[in-house]
Amino acid sequence: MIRIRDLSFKYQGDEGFALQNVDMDIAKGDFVGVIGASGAGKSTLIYAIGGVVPHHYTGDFYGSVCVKGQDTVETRPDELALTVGSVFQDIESQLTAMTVEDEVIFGLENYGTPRELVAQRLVQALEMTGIENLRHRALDTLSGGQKQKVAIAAILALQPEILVLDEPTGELDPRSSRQIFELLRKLNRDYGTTIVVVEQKIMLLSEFAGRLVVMEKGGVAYDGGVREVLGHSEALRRMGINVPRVVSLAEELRDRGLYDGPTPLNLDEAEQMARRVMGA
Ligand SMILES: Nc1ncnc2c1ncn2[C@@H]1O[C@H](COP(=O)(O)OP(=O)(O)OP(=O)(O)O)[C@@H](O)[C@H]1O
Repeated sequence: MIRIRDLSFKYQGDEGFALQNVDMDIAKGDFVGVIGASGAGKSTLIYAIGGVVPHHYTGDFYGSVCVKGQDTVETRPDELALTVGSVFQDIESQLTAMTVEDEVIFGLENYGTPRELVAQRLVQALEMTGIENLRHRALDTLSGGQKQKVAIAAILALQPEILVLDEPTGELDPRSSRQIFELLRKLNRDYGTTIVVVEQKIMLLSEFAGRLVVMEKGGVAYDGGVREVLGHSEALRRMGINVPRVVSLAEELRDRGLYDGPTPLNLDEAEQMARRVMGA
């Protein structure tokens, strides 16, 4: 579905490379979480999958990115956007209309969606993101979190096969953050939508993603199953990644020969670990 080969990218005017020799294959229906310290290249990776790099942000681009067989350098960004829906970190720059309704139908109308279908997709997208009550509100009266949901609804309305999101819960409280991830899971499970999401909240991400990619200095440091990757907690911490305490505790206990079970990813599993360690 997404095939990245030896991708390196340097933004125009920058000294160093934001991405260096990245190789990655993402299959249809994958749910991939991307983590890494600030400046590791996470946003640039998201931009590269959506074609924002090198079409919007220009620079030196080496290697290739193919999305559903389309080479992103050769494909027009608006054409690519029908396959890849992107939700960026800077929500303000992504929202262009006056009201929520206009924002959600803007993209649909741009792509010449028939009228009846526009109405249907609008209602569906608002419902999925839980913002039906905001339909007629002016965007400038909304909170950051509400705007984030509008940006996601506008992308969902286009029903892309791939969704890439850059810290979609950045402005959201824990409850809304979980709702967004539950929505992503629903899209992934019910419609086979491929999800690539950059997220700082590692425990939340671990609960929903099937695979974790760790970026470091523009390259891929780890790429694998969630437990396997989080098992490298000491190395992740050295990279400046905020590894959940319970994850590193498991590693410390393992190092001391006190625990040989799986890395706990939630409270229930942490409890099981504690019981095992105490022999209860
Ligand atoms: N629009 C841009 N123009 C020039 N340089 C950029 C731009 N965006 C990012 N960079 C540079 O590219 C490198 C990688 O940045 P990127 O934003 O991809 O990292 P990140 O892991 O997403 O970081 P953060 O967690 O802080 O968002 C950094 O050195 C950054 O300064």
